[in-house]
Amino acid sequence: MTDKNRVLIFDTTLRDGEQSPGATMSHAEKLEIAQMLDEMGVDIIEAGFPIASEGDFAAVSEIARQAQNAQVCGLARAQIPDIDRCWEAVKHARRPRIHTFIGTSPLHRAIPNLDMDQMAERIHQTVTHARNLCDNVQWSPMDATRTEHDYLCRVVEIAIKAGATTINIPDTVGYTAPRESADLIRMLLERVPGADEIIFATHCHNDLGMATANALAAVEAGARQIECTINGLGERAGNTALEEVVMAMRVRNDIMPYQTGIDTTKIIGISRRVAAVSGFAVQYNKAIVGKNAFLHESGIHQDGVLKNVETFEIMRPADIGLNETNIAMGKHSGRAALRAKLRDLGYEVGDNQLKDVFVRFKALADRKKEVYDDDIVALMQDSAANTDSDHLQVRHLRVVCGSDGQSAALTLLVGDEEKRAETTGDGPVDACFNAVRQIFPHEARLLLYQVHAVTEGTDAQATVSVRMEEDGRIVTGQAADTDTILASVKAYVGALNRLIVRREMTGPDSDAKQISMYSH
Ligand SMILES: CC(=O)SCCNC(=O)CCNC(=O)[C@H](O)C(C)(C)COP(=O)(O)OP(=O)(O)OC[C@H]1O[C@@H](n2cnc3c(N)ncnc32)[C@H](O)[C@@H]1OP(=O)(O)O
Ligand SMILES: CC(C)C(=O)C(=O)O
Repeated sequence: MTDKNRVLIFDTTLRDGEQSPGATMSHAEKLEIAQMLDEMGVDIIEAGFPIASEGDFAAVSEIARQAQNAQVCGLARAQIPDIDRCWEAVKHARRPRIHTFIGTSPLHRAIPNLDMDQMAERIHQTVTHARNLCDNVQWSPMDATRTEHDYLCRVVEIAIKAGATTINIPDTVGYTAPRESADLIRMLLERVPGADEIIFATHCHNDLGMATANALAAVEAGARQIECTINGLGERAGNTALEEVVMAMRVRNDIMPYQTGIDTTKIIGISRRVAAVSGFAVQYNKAIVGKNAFLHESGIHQDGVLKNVETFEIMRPADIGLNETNIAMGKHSGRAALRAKLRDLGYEVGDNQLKDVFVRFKALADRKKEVYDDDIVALMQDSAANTDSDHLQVRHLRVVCGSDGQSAALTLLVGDEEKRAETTGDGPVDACFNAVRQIFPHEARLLLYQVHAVTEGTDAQATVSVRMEEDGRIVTGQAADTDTILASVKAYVGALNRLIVRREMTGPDSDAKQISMYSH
């Protein structure tokens, strides 16, 4: 293995990942995720888009100050004020990077209304400006995979001559396929003067489900940086998933002899944390980090695994930080066992957090015969999503349901004041949501209401996800409880708490709102 085979991992969970509608993270959550990325060995953290809002600027600046090992990068349009603002945020980092971009395909050139020559000039000016501020500049021709090859070569050459040290080739709309992705990198390496002196990166979206394959194909052709996100979070169908490319290169190192600096045992912990703070649950059959990724249910598979685990497992759970333990958790378990179990499940908790989780764990154990690992994961996600400092908190709920109608009596703590409502509805959940609306009137539209049973059995916990939209802002809430109706109310109230924070961050007329468009 040589340095030539070292692939840099550029994580954009906090920038492109956060652009998923509803995935907005709080300032504290961003700092926490950045620290985890830094500790797991990510080479570059794209921490945000500093000109987008004061909140983004503050998060990028603080992450820049906090990162111990990773380079910290901010995104900037091909505009001088964006680049200056980006530099102001990242300059505190030990190793700052400015990432500037502009759409170069015919469709994207029309957006700022620049012809080919004007755009080429803009690229020259802005990359030169960025390079005068920082010696580590990344440039991206957005929608590169739909850009004419001659023009792509021309603008990449301009960016290299102006001082870009990394050229990222984005498949912005997830349009390419593996062979084409590789051919594009090969073509640029062959045709662009100076291409051998910079690093080519790949940034793939997953609209056709090929992001991981396209990224790996680009690496085989000579790209040495992969842009990716935890759990594949990102715009629309998401980005290349960090855990997928990293584990693919590790497990199939025989045919992909590349190395990364990632400590793969940290994968499951950060995956769960990102799922909790973004509100985007990981699908059960997701590669590497899905709940079923290492489960064997059918008899022939179980028989095979018992005889030789390699029959149906190409990697070990411990490789991604999932440790099998024989600690059975229940109402007689103490703090030491809970801490050990949490560590096995990928959670490192401090003493204060352990105290809080222990109280919730005991309350759950009192209500449930057996507390499974998945129950503890759900409990951790619930405590991350709903805290004692939230503006709205559920105090008391009584629901009557049955063939004679449904009604709810709900008490919420609103700031310092307890408020109560009694309502009816089309079903118990509807009655409860009507009660929340009566206590806390709002215009937010419910986009998604989803219930999952965490484990089997009638005493199983339910996890509920709620997604809501108000005035272009999309927020999510998540909660878990053995009482499905209570979990529903907590998830709904959790989404409203996030909405309250978003209203404070963006104000009623802010430019930073997310625009959601639905074709059906
Ligand atoms: C593929 C990607 O992921 S790109 C990154 C997407 N991320 C984001 O958009 C982050 C959040 N965005 C924002 O907060 C806002 O859009 C801001 C602050 C960046 C800009 O807000 P506004 O100034 O109000 O512009 P608005 O969003 O309405 O339109 C975008 C403007 O940027 C211009 N623009 C877009 N991309 C670029 C670029 N790469 N370089 C130069 N100009 C660009 C557009 O032409 C348009 O300007 P125009 O109206 O003069 O033609
Ligand atoms: C800004 C660029 C890299 C991007 O996110 C994309 O093209 O998808």
